[in-house]
Amino acid sequence: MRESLRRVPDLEHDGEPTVSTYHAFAGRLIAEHGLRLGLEPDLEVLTDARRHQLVVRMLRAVDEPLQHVSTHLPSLVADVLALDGQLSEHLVEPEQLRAFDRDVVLEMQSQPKVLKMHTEIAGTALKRTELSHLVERYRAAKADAGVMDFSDQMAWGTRLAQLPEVAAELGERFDVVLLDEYQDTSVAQRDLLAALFQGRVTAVGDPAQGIYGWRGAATGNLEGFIEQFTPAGVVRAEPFSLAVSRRCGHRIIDLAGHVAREFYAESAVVRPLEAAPGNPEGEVTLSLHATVLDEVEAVADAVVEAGRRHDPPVWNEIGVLVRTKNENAEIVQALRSRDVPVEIVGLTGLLAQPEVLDVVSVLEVLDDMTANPSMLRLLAGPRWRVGDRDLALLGRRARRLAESHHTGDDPDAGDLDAVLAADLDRATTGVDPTEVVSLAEAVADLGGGPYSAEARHRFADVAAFLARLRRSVHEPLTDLVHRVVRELQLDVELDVAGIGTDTLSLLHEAVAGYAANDPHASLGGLMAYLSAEREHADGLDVSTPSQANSVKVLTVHKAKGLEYDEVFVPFLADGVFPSRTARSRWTSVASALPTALRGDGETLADLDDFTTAGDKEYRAATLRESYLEEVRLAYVALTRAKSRLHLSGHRWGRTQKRPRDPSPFLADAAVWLAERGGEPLVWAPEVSPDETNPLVDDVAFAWPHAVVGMERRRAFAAEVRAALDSAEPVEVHASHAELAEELELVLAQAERAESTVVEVTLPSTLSATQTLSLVGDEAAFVRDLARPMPRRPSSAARFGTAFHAWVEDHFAPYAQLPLVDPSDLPGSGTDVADDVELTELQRSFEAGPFAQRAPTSIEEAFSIQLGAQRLIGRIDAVFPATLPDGTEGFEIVDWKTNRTKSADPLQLAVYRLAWAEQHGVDPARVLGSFHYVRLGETVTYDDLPGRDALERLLAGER
Ligand SMILES: Nc1ncnc2c1ncn2[C@@H]1O[C@H](COP(=O)(O)OP(=O)(O)OP(=O)(O)O)[C@@H](O)[C@H]1O
Repeated sequence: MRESLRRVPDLEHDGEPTVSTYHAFAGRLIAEHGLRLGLEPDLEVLTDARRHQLVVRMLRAVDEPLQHVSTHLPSLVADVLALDGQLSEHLVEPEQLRAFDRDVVLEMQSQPKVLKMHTEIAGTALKRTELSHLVERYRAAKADAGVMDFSDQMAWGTRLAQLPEVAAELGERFDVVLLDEYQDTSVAQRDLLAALFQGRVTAVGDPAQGIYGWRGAATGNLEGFIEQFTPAGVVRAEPFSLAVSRRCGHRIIDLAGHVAREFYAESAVVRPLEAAPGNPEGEVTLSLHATVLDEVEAVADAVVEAGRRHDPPVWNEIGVLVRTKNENAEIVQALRSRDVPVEIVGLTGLLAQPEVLDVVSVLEVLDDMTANPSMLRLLAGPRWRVGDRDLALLGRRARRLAESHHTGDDPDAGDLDAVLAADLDRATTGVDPTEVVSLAEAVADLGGGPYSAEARHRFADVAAFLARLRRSVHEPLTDLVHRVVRELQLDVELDVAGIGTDTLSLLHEAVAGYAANDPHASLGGLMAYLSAEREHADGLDVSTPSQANSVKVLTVHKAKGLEYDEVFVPFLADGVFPSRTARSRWTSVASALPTALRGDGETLADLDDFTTAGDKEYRAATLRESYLEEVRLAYVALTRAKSRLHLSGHRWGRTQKRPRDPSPFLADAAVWLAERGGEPLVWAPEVSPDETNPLVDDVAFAWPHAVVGMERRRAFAAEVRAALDSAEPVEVHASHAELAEELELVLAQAERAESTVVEVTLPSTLSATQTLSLVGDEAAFVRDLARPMPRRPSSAARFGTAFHAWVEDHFAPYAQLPLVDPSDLPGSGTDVADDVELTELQRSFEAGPFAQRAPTSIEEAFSIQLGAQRLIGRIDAVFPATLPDGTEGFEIVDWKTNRTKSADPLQLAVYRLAWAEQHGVDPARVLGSFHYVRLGETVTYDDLPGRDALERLLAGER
């Protein structure tokens, strides 16, 4: 789109088009205009973990009894968060919701015959009312903490957009506005856009591809677009529709239309597409396998065949589209084992890869001591494999430590009375220790529990591992990630297992990408980004597949808008794709916003009739809505293919006790194919009732892969030991000798890294001040380089700056460049005492010898190479001067505001040489002077060292 926009002639003059996601656009509105609503421009967006913490803390502070809501803390937290999010997305105030629910309760109570269903609906409404109060408290807590979550960002963006001054400002900024994927916008997004861009906006969308209903997309937005975006009194625009697909082969688009026929039958606005005449015929294959394992193998084989249709193989025209990210790990492994290059598109998919999860878990523990699930993953994972019993003991220890933080007790006081007292205390004070329990803390402070000896050993190893990494958390993020990978020995692990490290490279890339976009990139920020991505899958991460020649594995959601020559859609089994979960119904789920209050309520099913039949109808209608969304998702998947489409499914999943039914999409496709005289490649017979899942006894865990590797490694270690034990001299092969040399180097490097001696490289460019310190006290200078310390802002320095600025202003008429107003410079914030002093200094300067002289140049920048060193700086002033021999020359002057005549002439020597060489003047014809303004004295040097002497000095020869 950026390319096409550039080709519009008028746009050339108006610079780059702004391209942004809807969320990022709302974020920008807040950054630029948030203050109008009292919002800080740099409000932090909460991570999932912190949202939960905030709600838990808020709930703890509630002291009145809660009568209706769940008392199960995790459910209650989830409910508060869900309701808060929906209220924001649909721009409904809690009070509006309560008014609605009051009416619902009254209506239920006044039914002629109160059925169980009525009591339930009223109960849900009461519960929702109570929840809405908790939502308000949570909102207050967010405001207090100066944070927001994603739904707030959208809601506040919308409120800002509705302010006339904001609309006016943005109206001026953008003449043309294009909205893409408009069918996936939510109510808040729609209102935000409509408030800003009415009357000069074009939206593009395909209702057959509306797949974000679950995330709050309002299905009616596209149909309502013209009405909502036409200002009063303006002629309504006409919609254009697309009749042909220029992408898909004839058979492919025909099949897609057939699979989505139920959607098209209900849509008033769109008709099924046809292939454009020039498109290829298109090929479709279908397979139904007995087990998911068979399917994975068959798909991987077919991908190999597809890639090898070309010589050399073309992999990047192949897309494997899955319904959820959870399924891609096996496909990826199967492809890799066939040496097929694979790219997992999208952070979410990447984050589901086991090796990436390991790295992210470590980062999470480094960032947050209480990231217990991650810690557990590490402890129970392939590297440390701590058993259940020891983990339970560790958990108890962590709880004990957490309690001792509250009670101040000694966590090591082992006697039973103390433990009992602590338990009682916990029970009576109602302190919920879950918030602060930290397995990471317990690992570092094991106490005297009856752990197995081996577990103690491993815990100590984990603790040392984390301690080592903690020392590096302030390193640049990419370095930190490298270090974690190395410490986990994942690179070795993956290599041994023959897997390759390309997923880790993708993780590195993702982290580097994050760090490049955020100047303040910190570990905490990275974790927030990853967690937001996991939660709002496909929302923030706008990553697109690379051009690399690799097969792309991605979710259907992620594949939106993309296309491949050949597309595989595996795992078409009922319950997987389509997924069979219905959207929550407001009549039975308190955290669901009632349909009537939703901004898109009119387009959704609702309970209209409070009878058993009405309820049944409503249930069926919501299930159908969710199903139709799956149909649209299938349509998106199928229409990504240009010339070949391969659909497959299986009967037996990994762990199911009962076989799965084939997906209706696969069944539809089979009928469609049969009608055209075609046949599936494989169609596994139906499973008879007495068969059991052949995979259940054969559950292989995707991770650790390392078992094979471990065996190889152990065998190798045994050989080494045997060789060491044997008396015979070991013969070293030439290539090994080379390897040994390299190892020596690596070891030396590692030792250097461990050592307390830090090697610093002299920067290739030095300022004059640095030069002076280098020559003056080399040790101190090097120490400072190794460990730069922030400098305390000194009033003397500020004062000096202020004075320099003033002098510069004094000589302004002689300057070639427009000068800066002294009040714009740092240091203008001097206090009154400084001001008085400054005035005195100015007087003294004006009375001195230079005030009335006309300078040749002032504040001239220079750069000079002296030996290996480049020096840079700025020369206060240069005046024409009479030299001691009576001839005319120049005088370099540096203003000093100190009270003693202590300046080092070396500075003048560098300035003199630099200036002379810069202007082609013989240095011997240039004097150097310090003018001590305060003292009214000038010290002039006519014997300053020249280039040779300076180079020797800098090289350390004294
Ligand atoms: N006028 C045209 N002539 C030839 N090819 C075209 C034309 N317009 C689009 N195409 C090709 O058709 C394919 C689909 O185009 P594009 O991605 O713009 O469609 P789309 O409507 O955004 O698709 P979707 O919403 O399904 O992702 C692309 O390969 C594009 O190059």
